[in-house]
Amino acid sequence: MTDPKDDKFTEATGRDEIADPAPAAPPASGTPVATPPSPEPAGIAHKDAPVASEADNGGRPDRTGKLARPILRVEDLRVAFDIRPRGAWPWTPSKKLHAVGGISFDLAPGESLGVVGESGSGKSTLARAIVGTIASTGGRVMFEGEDLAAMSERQRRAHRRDVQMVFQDPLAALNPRMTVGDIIAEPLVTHEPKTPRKEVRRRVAELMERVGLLPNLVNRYPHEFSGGQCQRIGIARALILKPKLLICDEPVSALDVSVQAQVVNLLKELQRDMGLAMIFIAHDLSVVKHVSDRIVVMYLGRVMEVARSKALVTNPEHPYTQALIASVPIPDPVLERQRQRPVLGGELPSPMSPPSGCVFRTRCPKARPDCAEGLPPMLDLGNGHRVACPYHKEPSVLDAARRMAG
Ligand SMILES: Nc1ncnc2c1ncn2[C@@H]1O[C@H](COP(=O)(O)OP(=O)(O)OP(=O)(O)O)[C@@H](O)[C@H]1O
Repeated sequence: MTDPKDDKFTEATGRDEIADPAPAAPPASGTPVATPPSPEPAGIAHKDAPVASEADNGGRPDRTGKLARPILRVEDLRVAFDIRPRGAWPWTPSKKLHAVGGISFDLAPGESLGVVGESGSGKSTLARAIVGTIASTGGRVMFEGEDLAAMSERQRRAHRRDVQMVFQDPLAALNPRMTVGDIIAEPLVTHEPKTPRKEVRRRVAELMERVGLLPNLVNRYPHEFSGGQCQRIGIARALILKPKLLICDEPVSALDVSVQAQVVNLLKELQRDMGLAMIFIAHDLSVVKHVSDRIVVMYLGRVMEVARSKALVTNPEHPYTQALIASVPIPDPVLERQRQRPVLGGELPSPMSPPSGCVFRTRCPKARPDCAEGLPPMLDLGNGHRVACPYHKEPSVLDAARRMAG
């Protein structure tokens, strides 16, 4: 298989094939199995070790030839929401919903990090905490070495310029009463009000062209554009301030499949050409792998696995990652019928009462009784590949059933 990031996302189907995860090999006799984690009380958030350090931030030197320092460091980040049942008395105590339960990772300048996971796994909450539109309830977000929570007003303004977002629903994200030109120019006019109008117009036209829109459409309104074109407008708006980090939250999931490929390829080109750091969030691994140097797999607010894209796609270690990969359809109907899939049964548990121990255990084919007792350690498999499962090398119940069946 070629490097997933080198492939062009195919426009014909919008998808491409991801190999079935290799069946887990039974441990050789005498092979030490990772020690089960020590029991911890249920409900304590997962304190992951940083999933990548400066040393494995992609291992790529920056433009000056030095190993890049992280532009973003997320340390044991937690976000909980207070939830009060509808119709409850004002004095009824609220409950906590743990949307992000202790996540850590680094991002190098110019690096592209994919974040995947089912709906409700906390991806958007993570993004909003990094941008600063919601407050964290624990841990830290460090941007260029500065703690977001401790930033002065001036630093916060700079942070709002340097970190921009592209949203899921392109039309809903654009003000219907503004022209495309004004929509794209707005962040520039707000942050740099002294910019001459001629210069604003020049930058808008340049960006429209860069994202594949005809500059002579500058006076049109959003409803006159297709979904894909609206997303291009959203991307141009996000780039006008020349941000250092672009966070794309499900940027193509609301688009037609044929258009998805064009937008994914555009983002990939822009990220590479502008040297942008990028966080690309999606529930679909087949999309994420095309734009990401590394991928973080999230489940119920926790990191299950992190690895370089190719390693994660060709050699997924966590049962959840294996199930995610197996859920990507193969375009060939014969191969699709033949392949065996790890089944991911049941629903995502409520983040208001997550399972004790490993949060994935209630749906995991490799779960053992002791998985309920403590948080799984984040095992380092080398080359920045980390997995939060001490039994990732064990055969699953499903593997055993298949062997018995024949
Ligand atoms: N403002 C909020 N108030 C209360 N709960 C929230 C809020 N925002 C998110 N949540 C809850 O936090 C959990 C994580 O939500 P989040 O949107 O971050 O997940 P996600 O992985 O991005 O899912 P999706 O792909 O559907 O957007 C969900 O249970 C969600 O209902």
